[in-house]
Amino acid sequence: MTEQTEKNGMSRRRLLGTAGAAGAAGLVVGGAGGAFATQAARDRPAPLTGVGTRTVPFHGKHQAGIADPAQACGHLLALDLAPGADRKAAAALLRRWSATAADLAAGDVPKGDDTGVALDAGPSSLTVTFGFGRTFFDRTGLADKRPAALEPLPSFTADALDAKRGDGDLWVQIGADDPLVAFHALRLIQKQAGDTARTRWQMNGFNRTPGATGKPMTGRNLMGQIDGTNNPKPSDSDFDARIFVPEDSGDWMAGGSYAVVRRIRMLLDSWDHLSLERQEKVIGRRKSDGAPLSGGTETTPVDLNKIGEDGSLAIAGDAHIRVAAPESNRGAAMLRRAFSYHDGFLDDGSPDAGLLFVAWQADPRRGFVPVQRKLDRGDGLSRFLRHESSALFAVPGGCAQDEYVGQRLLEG
Ligand SMILES: C=CC1=C(C)c2cc3[nH]c(cc4nc(cc5[nH]c(cc1n2)c(C)c5CCC(=O)O)C(CCC(=O)O)=C4C)c(C)c3C=C
Ligand SMILES: [Fe+2]
Repeated sequence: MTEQTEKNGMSRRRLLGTAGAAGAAGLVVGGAGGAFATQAARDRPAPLTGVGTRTVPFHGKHQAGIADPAQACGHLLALDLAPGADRKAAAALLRRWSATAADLAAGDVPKGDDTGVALDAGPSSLTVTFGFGRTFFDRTGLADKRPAALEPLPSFTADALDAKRGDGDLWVQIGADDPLVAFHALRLIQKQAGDTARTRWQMNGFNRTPGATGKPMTGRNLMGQIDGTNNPKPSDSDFDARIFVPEDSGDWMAGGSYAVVRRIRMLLDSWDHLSLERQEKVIGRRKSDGAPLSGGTETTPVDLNKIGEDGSLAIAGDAHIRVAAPESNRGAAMLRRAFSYHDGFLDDGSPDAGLLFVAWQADPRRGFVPVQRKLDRGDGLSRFLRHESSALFAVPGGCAQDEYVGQRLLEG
């Protein structure tokens, strides 16, 4: 997991943020102006919580926003290259985006940013993650570099996909624990796309705010379930092998990962009509604390063979966690790092709400695809879900300070 740092009280990060903010406001930072800004920062009261001061480094062997905890606010954005935008233009865009993302993640104000949107806030665990869709490679003359793992996802019987909200040449995932910080990053990324790329679709999501619960715990989704318990953990010995393309693979995707993005609407009105007992049977876990129905607490390993007092399987044959488990899918696994969404109401009055499901894996043909195939056939939860959009992106490895994301592809 990427290291998260928190700097308390009058931290360096806050000072950086303040100095940068002054710069953005057109003040002269340096000399007397710089001293003034620093003094003003010192005079400010300490923040109420550390949420705003947390940083996730942009640079590293993997991109940020994959193995890091999902933040409270998320924006997912796909763009298509504008007609005539070539490989050189794409490289310049990735260079601009990487520089901006690095500045924002560090709590600095990017050069030329006069928006003022997040002047008062710290970096708030901001991450910006970049990926390439299938079509990117044809448009930039790089078809021979397109990874086999980027082959189109198969269709599933439960799909009700809206093509306008799927796929895309480029993908950006933004996460932050503050909505204005997340919006600020989104705004700059969109502005910097300039004439090179146009937004194809955008989705906005959220998770629980850090500190909202009495103790740190796995988040809940909009069905009320604790969701994320049995995710691969960075401390697992096979975590890297499952989630990242091997660093010694020798190709431009070394250290990268593949993101499957699905907008999955929850049929909440139908779900809410189920009794608590039925809801728990559909998932295979208790709603209150996430404990598996085979017994124990949230983190107790699931016993798929356990027979209950009534002589039937404690975790039903079509329970979501049975059908999705690696044991039922020849070891296939993925890291689920989702955001909830709520986009108002549909014509029939039902909530347009659900999950922006983002699954990370070293190869979707050994992660999402076999698991979703199995879920499509026999998951009790699927009656309450609609997969409304779908996309797959190749997300390159991270970059060093003097590099930009995707450089090995675009200049290799
Ligand atoms: C193709 C993969 C998956 C899709 C699509 C999916 C959708 C989805 N899941 C929930 C709620 C829960 N899922 C849980 C566990 C779980 N889900 C998947 C895969 C997909 N889910 C896996 C691989 C697992 C882990 C299985 C295991 O090994 O035990 C859980 C239980 C808690 C947990 O472990 O996270 C819940 C709850 C929803 C609501 C949803 C679509 C909207
Ligand atoms: Fe699931």
